[in-house]
Amino acid sequence: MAFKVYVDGQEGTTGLRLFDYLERRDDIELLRIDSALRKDPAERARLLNAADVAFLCLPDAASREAAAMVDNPDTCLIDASTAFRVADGWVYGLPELAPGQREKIRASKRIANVGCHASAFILAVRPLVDAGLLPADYPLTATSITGYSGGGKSMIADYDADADGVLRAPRSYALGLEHKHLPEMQRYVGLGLAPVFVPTVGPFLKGLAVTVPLHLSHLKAGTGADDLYQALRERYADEPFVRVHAPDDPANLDGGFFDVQGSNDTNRVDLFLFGNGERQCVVARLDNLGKGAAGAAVQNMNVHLGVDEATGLTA
Ligand SMILES: NC(=O)C1=CN([C@@H]2O[C@H](COP(=O)(O)OP(=O)(O)OC[C@H]3O[C@@H](n4cnc5c(N)ncnc54)[C@H](OP(=O)(O)O)[C@@H]3O)[C@@H](O)[C@H]2O)C=CC1
Ligand SMILES: CC(=O)N[C@@H](CCC(=O)OP(=O)(O)O)C(=O)O
Repeated sequence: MAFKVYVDGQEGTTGLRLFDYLERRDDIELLRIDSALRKDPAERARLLNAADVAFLCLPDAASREAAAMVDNPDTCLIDASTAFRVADGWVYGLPELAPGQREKIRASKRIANVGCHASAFILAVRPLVDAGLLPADYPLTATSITGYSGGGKSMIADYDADADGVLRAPRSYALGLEHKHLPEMQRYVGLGLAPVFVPTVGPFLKGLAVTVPLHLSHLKAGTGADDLYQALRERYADEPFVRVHAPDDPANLDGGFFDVQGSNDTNRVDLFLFGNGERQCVVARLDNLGKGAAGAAVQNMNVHLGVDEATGLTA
């Protein structure tokens, strides 16, 4: 029998991408809301409670509202917003976070899908802390470059309407240094200090790369670039959606430049190390609409339902 799946926010950027993934599957029966009723609380509540899995692809406030509408104990919610990522009673939807995370996702009916910048940051940094190479009280900084689909329908409309090319230059934002992903970054790496995090949005649809600079002299005594590489490799050796690239691979750069769009249309995270004997940076690259949003949501659903985790996804 097919699993009943509902997407609340089916006409948004993440919702549409989820539909692309789900429509192709024959183990899923999609419950669709009439477009004219897509903000009708009674109709949304009916479909939310009829679903085995309901995805919330909504702004934070609407996600909170939707979660409060669910009284069917068998409905599993997978929320794409920031509302519940560090909330009690919710499991963080990053299967690769640490050993045991898949079991938590399988057992919980409340799964908070990752933030796009946050998931890249966490996957780059957490293994280095777990291996004892990076002290948890290191004052980390991180930058991110992202495509404009990360800003949802309204930002996509702004770029589509940019006939004069005003938005052609990259734009840094969240310069109050309080980006909404900081709590999950700090919590799920186990950092003493929130990172100083500066994201930049560029004039391309999708693709994201977080860069985390490190001074080797401030890591565990004697740590070299190869130790960082080995820690990442060992941690992700059996992960189908994480690829750790050898530091000396010439394919990592194209004429000296990094391709932020190189993981697009996959559910993969690519990890790289660049630098020298004194300073290194770890770079994590993903498709913000794939592993950063809809792909991750499908992966979480697969893990929760106990079907092959890679079903419908491209590594
Ligand atoms: N885009 C991305 O890369 C990522 C997004 N996210 C998160 O996913 C969530 C969705 O983002 P995104 O798809 O980009 O946003 P969009 O703005 O593209 O889509 C949001 C959708 O929610 C609908 N909506 C708003 N309020 C309600 C309501 N009260 N009831 C029902 N539907 C409602 C909107 O309706 P309408 O069609 O009328 O506008 C719209 O279709 C957000 O919380 C976002 O932060 C997470 C990771 C990455
Ligand atoms: C370009 C842009 O604005 N990107 C969004 C990130 C999108 C995202 O990850 O949203 P969630 O936090 O809901 O996961 C931002 O940085 O706020």
